[in-house]
Amino acid sequence: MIWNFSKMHGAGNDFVVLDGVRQSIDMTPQRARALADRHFGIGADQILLVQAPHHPEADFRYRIFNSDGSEVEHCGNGARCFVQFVHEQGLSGRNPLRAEIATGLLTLDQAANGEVTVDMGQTRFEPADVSFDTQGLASRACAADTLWTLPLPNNTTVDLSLVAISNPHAVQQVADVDAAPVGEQGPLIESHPRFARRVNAGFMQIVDRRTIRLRVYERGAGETLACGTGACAAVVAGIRRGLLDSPVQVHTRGGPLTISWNATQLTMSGPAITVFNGQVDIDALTHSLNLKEPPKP
Ligand SMILES: N[C@H](CCC[C@H](N)C(=O)O)C(=O)O
Repeated sequence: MIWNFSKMHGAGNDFVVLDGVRQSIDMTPQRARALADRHFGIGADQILLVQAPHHPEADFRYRIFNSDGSEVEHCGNGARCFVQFVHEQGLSGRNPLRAEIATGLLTLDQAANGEVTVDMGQTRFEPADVSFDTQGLASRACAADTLWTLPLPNNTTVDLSLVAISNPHAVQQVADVDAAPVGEQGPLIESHPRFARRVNAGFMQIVDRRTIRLRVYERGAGETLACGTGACAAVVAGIRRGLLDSPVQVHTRGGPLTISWNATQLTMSGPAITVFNGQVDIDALTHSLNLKEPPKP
């Protein structure tokens, strides 16, 4: 079966975007893994599938699959690429657009220069909102925020802010993101048993009250060059800790994002770039990936 796709990125967080409106796309975790594979497939951090909406007020629905095949609730950089895709592919000329994601509706507005501003929806801060088991854990207030002290299997502990942007985030403050142990600590936090749905692990360096640097070890994808919901989670955590003032420039390894939060509305602005369009034989791709040796335990 041949699928048309667009290869896109938002600040270096890259996607395969599929039109599930004009073509019949039956997505499975295995197919998502095959598309995302950087050797056997096209290569991407996430797969976005654009479909006709269920919600009467939405223009389109889009579903998000991490490169490990897991389907998730929200993708900030993906939201911007979704708008660019819909406009570029002639699916709709409407602007702003209303997008339906797993947890509700987003409003997305593309400016004449191509930059997209997204109303990112609700933010929540309770451990239950990120499916975090706090039993027996120490915590302390930090201004309006709560920091949870989580022991890790490598005999270190981290102080985490918990933020749900529909998807779950655990944010820690570090002195220098370039020196932060993202490769070692990221997986230990991402798959920690206390996070029942796993978690996106953010490492935030505060530069000044309006500027941070950020790296994120993403749930189901590993470290990405940028994470839109991660940028939102870090800014919200920093504001709640009394360390940041909205709006905040978030410098990621893939480029800058601008995040505003006034405790009721959370918006993110940034780029959405189409790299190329193509066609893929999904059955041939999935078959060739099956020949790959399984990862060593
Ligand atoms: N890895 C995330 C999904 C993609 C989010 C990220 N790429 C963004 O731009 O928000 C999760 O499992 O919740």
